[in-house]
Amino acid sequence: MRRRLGLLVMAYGTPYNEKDIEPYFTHIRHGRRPTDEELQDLKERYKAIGGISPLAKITNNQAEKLVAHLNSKQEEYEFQLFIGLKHIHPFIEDAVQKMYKEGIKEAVSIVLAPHYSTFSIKSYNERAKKEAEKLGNLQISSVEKWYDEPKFINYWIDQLKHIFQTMEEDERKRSVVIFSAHSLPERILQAKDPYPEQLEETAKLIAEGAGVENYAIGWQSAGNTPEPWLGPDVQDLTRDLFEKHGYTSFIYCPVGFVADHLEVLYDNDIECRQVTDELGVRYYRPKMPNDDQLFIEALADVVLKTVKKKRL
Ligand SMILES: CC1=C(CCC(=O)O)c2cc3nc(cc4[nH]c(cc5[nH]c(cc1n2)c(C)c5CCC(=O)O)c(CCC(=O)O)c4C)C(CCC(=O)O)=C3C
Ligand SMILES: [Fe+2]
Repeated sequence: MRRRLGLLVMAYGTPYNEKDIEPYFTHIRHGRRPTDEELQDLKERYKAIGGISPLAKITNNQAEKLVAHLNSKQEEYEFQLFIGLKHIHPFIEDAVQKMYKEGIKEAVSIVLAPHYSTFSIKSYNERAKKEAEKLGNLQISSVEKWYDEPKFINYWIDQLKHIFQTMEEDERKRSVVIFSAHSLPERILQAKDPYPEQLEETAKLIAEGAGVENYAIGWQSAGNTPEPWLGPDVQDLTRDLFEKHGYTSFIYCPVGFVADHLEVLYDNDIECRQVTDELGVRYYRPKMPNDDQLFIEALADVVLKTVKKKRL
């Protein structure tokens, strides 16, 4: 008999249709409604990537492939999947309640974001655990981070090698890779948040593995608030690298994300591309992990490691 374990897969969430954009944005803002102008701006960005984001479907595919892979890879446990989202239904709390109702006593949780921050992974895990404690008799063991998981790193190494293979030697020498993640308010640094260091480590491991000669780290998609956010922003960084080094090809690796969604399809593919077009240099953006097999295996590896470590 296999032991039944809950598998709580958590992700950011995205509006399912245009009407969802306002409550979704309000939720991101902790209940403060955005101004009409801010809302319009967001609606236009979704329009620019085709109306709605492909993220909802990708998150489901990732989660379903992960649970199928986990159940075929070993025979000790039967994982049962629950999806919980941060900013839209099914919310994290909904998923935990569902686990409870289905009689799950032990579960592993994983966030579909590689780098640990109080703003990201920590807040997801806290919400899940708080709900579980409220209900009682449900233990959730969380994967805390997986920014250096070997198959995750290998996924990006493969993508970069693939791009380098399409280049002549001269173009490769004059190219630069920009590794990025979602910017966060600078005040995370005072709390010794490991987020920036983990991004650096991800970048270093990928760069070494793919034989990257030139790379830089940048931040993207910063919020529009008065407080300072982590920089340099990827657009400014692009101009700066061009001026200082004259690179002719820019390869954007938004390794802080794992799917095709607004932050990549708009902030990289439209906004960064505007800058490279203006500078007359080449734009590359490797494909995102989505439900790629190697990436799913990376997630499965880290889930099973957590199961062993917590002796579930
Ligand atoms: C750390 C982090 C991740 C990565 C880790 C993780 O995945 O958890 C992430 C991912 C994502 N963020 C996303 C979408 C948005 N994030 C916003 C705004 C914000 N994100 C923040 C943080 C993060 N966000 C913060 C601190 C704000 C500012 C809040 C404020 O205003 O004070 C806004 C509001 C408008 C704007 O500012 O763009 C939107 C629409 C989508 C879905 C895209 C789609 O639908 O395809 C995804 C995957
Ligand atoms: Fe966000």
